[in-house]
Amino acid sequence: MTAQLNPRGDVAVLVPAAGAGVRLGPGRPKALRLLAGEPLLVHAVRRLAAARSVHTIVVAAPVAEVEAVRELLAPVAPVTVVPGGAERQESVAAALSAVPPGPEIVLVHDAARALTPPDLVESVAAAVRAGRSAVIPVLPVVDTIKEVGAEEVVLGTVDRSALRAVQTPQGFRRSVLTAAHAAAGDALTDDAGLVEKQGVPVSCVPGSEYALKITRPFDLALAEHLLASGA
Ligand SMILES: Nc1ccn([C@@H]2O[C@H](COP(=O)(O)OP(=O)(O)OP(=O)(O)O)[C@@H](O)[C@H]2O)c(=O)n1
Ligand SMILES: C[C@](O)(CO)[C@H](O)COP(=O)(O)O
Repeated sequence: MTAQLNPRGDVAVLVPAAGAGVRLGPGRPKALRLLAGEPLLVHAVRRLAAARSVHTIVVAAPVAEVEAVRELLAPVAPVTVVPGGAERQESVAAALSAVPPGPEIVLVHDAARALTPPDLVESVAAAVRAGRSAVIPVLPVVDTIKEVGAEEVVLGTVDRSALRAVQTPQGFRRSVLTAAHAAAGDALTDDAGLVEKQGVPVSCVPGSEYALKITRPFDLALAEHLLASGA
């Protein structure tokens, strides 16, 4: 049976957490690495469970860690845990297939964005509830962007005014995400990209600096600092 949080909520959140974390360096699967003494996944799920619209959370865990992740999350929130896949897209598809009837809004959220505030979850869900088919949180690009060619020689400067850095949670009408995954070809790491391929418009809402993806060692150190300073 699928575990529920708020029975009146209309949102299911899928949490792909089956990645290795190669860019973070050797160690346990990234979602299980510690941030201020607790696994990244625990931080992420705790914040999702604090969002009042969330009805269901489904985590896609590394295959060898499914039972361990169930035990880890049991005291944090009622969560369903399924085995993930070799690619993020497969992990999301596995989690999507475990969502029970009911929630018509589905969010996909990286376990690696461990400090994402519950308010961001609510703002993405609200935009879908208001009628958008697909919604992504974004931040403006702050650095000058160069296009380079062979041997890292600059070809030109890119106009960044229309560029956005994309975060999660990404929100979808359930039927839209289900259709996009059913039609998916080559694996993409971004669910909005699958939806775009179906010709569905994707809308942006303001993201959050706290929703940074812990990808490299510097990100983990930054997250430690943010938590220590009250995030
Ligand atoms: N086969 C995979 C690959 C990734 N993910 C999840 O997708 C999210 C975003 O992926 P990323 O942060 O890029 O994680 P990794 O793929 O683990 O990172 P790396 O490429 O450095 O190994 C993470 O929560 C990760 O656990 C997943 O569930 N299944
Ligand atoms: C959806 C996503 O978080 C967009 O930033 C995605 O998971 C990024 O993964 P990547 O492997 O770092 O491109």
